[in-house]
Amino acid sequence: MIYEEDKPIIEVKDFSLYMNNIVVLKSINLRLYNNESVLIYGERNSGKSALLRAFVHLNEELFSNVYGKGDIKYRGKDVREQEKKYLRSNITYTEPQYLQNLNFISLKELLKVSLGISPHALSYDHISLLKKLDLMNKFVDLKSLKYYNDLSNWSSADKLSLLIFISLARNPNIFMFDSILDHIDDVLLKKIKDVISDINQNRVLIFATRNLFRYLDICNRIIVLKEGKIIFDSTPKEFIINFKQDKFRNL
Ligand SMILES: Nc1ncnc2c1ncn2[C@@H]1O[C@H](COP(=O)(O)OP(=O)(O)OP(=O)(O)O)[C@@H](O)[C@H]1O
Repeated sequence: MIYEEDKPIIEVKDFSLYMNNIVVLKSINLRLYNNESVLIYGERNSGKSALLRAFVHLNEELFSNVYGKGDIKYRGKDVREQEKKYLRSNITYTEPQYLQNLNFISLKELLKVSLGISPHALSYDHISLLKKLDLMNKFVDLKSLKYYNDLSNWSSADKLSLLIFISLARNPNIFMFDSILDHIDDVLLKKIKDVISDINQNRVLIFATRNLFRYLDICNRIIVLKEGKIIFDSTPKEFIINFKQDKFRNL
């Protein structure tokens, strides 16, 4: 099927999510289009992660007693009806917990599981991405890779860059970064922003955060969640006007 490009890539219709019989997302309506860079902003527990995980049908896997009502469609088809492997290769979700997970996997295994390749099979594009993320020194001497039995001795910054590399190298249609860039220094943030901004057309970028101002420069749309509801959805310019008028005093 050829998908018409002016149609939403993600379409959420009247979607509510319940966990342990508590409603955590309330009647969400949302359309995401190609080439949007979307900031999802909200205080702790506002539902940012729950919403992004719902796009890849992940809440049900992580938690018990999860129930969704309403629709979430990826390219016109309900995400619950799509093969998970297909869905998750087209929509990548990266969250801080994955940094912990890197302590229990070797680099070789990680490349195999996430990209289906061995360290010796990195392509030219992979290598140029690794260079941009200052990771190439870790890969230069392929023999030394055997020492990376696990990645626990890597710095947090290098682990994060590696996660970004994996996410970008998978070349999905939708990138979802959940709070992942919130705690890094400005130099690395700038480097990662430059690499992310370089991604070609036909993609959607989503950043979920409690750190609004870190991302304003790379987003063209801001969605504010509060207690599981969307309370704002417009441009950064509109957001600043509302912000100045103290409309978000209670956030
Ligand atoms: N397993 C669970 N059972 C019941 N409620 C849960 C469960 N996991 C999360 N919640 C609730 O779902 C709501 C949304 O949580 P979520 O993690 O999506 O918020 P968030 O905005 O991403 O928060 P943070 O900024 O802290 O990451 C919260 O009220 C949280 O307490």
